[in-house]
Amino acid sequence: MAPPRADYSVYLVTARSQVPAGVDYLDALRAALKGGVTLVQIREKDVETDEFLDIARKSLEVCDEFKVPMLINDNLSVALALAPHVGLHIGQSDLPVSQARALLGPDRLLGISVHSVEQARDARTSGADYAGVGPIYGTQSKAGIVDDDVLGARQAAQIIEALDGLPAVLIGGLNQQTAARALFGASSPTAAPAGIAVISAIMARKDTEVAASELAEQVAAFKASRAEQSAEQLRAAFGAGSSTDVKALVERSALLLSSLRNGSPPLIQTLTSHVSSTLSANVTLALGGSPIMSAQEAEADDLGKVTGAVVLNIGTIGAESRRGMKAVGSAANRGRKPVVLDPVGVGASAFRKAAVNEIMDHTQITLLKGNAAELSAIAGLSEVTSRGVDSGAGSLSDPIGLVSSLARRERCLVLLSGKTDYLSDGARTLACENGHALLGAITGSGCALGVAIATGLAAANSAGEAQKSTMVKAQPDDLIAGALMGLLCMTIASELAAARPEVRGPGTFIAALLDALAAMDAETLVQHAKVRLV
Ligand SMILES: Cc1ncc(COP(=O)(O)OP(=O)(O)O)c(N)n1
Ligand SMILES: Cc1ncsc1CCOP(=O)(O)O
Repeated sequence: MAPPRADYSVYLVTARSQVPAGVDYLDALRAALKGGVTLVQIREKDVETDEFLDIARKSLEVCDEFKVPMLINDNLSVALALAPHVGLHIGQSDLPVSQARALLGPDRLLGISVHSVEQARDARTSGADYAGVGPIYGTQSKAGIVDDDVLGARQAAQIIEALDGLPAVLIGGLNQQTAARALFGASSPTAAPAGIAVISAIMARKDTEVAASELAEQVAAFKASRAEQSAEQLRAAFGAGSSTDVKALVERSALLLSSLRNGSPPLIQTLTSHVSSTLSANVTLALGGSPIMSAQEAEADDLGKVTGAVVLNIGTIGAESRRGMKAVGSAANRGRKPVVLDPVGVGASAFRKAAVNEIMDHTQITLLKGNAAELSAIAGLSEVTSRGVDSGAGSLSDPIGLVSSLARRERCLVLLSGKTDYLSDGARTLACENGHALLGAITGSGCALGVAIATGLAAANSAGEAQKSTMVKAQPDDLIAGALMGLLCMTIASELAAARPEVRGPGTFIAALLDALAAMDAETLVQHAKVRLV
């Protein structure tokens, strides 16, 4: 006999201490199973073996009623004292998996906690049936977890790939608000979580059955969306489109500009520095978008329902806007709206690095934009240093390699801004030679480029054919064309503005730049674009 084939979709880990007053633990367990829990682990941290065994026996009767497999947390002797279909979950500091497997025999379900790629590689051949991957987010249900332990969905995706087919269950801070984001964020074209494990999202609720059924619904929707996509579609869904016809992509971006001019203006929610706020709002307006500069956590949900795209720019980030960025990023992901991240000066301080990591752990970014120093810092290179919010000494030896590998790692578009701008979706990289040096002479032009790109992505998201299961609605080719639209509008407008006879320096240039942006049309964009595939 082999271990029971488990359904890891909604894995309940129990905690009697979290059951609300007035609710009986066994009734709660029954309700959770009714709601759709597919696997149960009995976790008792502060009881003697006798009491553990007693509660496990009673729990097993309920699980057996629903024909749902049950496991014991950590305590091998309790698992062995129960019926032969009861399994065991152990952690990295418990007995080795191979030893547990030898003592349990081949037929009981055995799970191991995994926190790193290295542990995942070991788990593959250890004899475990599945891995619990976490903590994905912060949690109060397990003592001793500190910020540094939190993996985030992006690291979880790397761990799941390293598990190489061993089923993975996400755990830690998962609930009705975070589960979908974690499931999609921890997926890659070739690997995905088998389910979620939760304590508080079910145990601490009075309406246990509803809580479990809400989670079951989210996991089922996630699984259905993956099943209905072919491998090719999945690759595309992570940003790698198919067209390498640069002329067609430029023409597509010009068409998006026309649709933007002729449709109703998309709301571009911009969380940006107070230095660049006015210029960014004016650039949005000139392109045909409608700016809203709100960083308020309290209105993130309401605005998320009506925004076309979001810009998270950390230029002058503080405690309040940091919370706002988390909430706005989540709302955008839920509504499948594009998110542009502008990690201004990320290499300059540990505070900025932590803020960017936090955003990228909680939000699936659509486009990451940065200069050489910013993208180097995010990629973990030290070729270019930061000088405040600008690039300092050094140069990139392989800008194309940097943008394409970052795009693949983060599953988003990446734009490296500089004398030549590089735009990559991981499969294709475009080099754009447009732009005028006066852009570097005015403050906030880089931030304004971020909102121009967000406006292009918003146009792509509403023009593109809706996809069912990705983090945005636009098709990948539309998405890269939308980003190109914003980039070309800004850089070509800067060339046209600088050539105006009345422009004598940065002051007159700002006015001419806004005029040129407002006058930009599809024909001008196609005529002036200097884009090549590299
Ligand atoms: C499904 C699942 N994944 C991970 C854990 C954590 O187990 P462990 O690391 O042993 O920590 P404790 O639960 O013993 O505190 C789990 N229990 N279940
Ligand atoms: C046991 C455990 N292991 C890692 S996180 C965690 C607790 C999960 O609890 P919750 O679902 O309430 O965050």
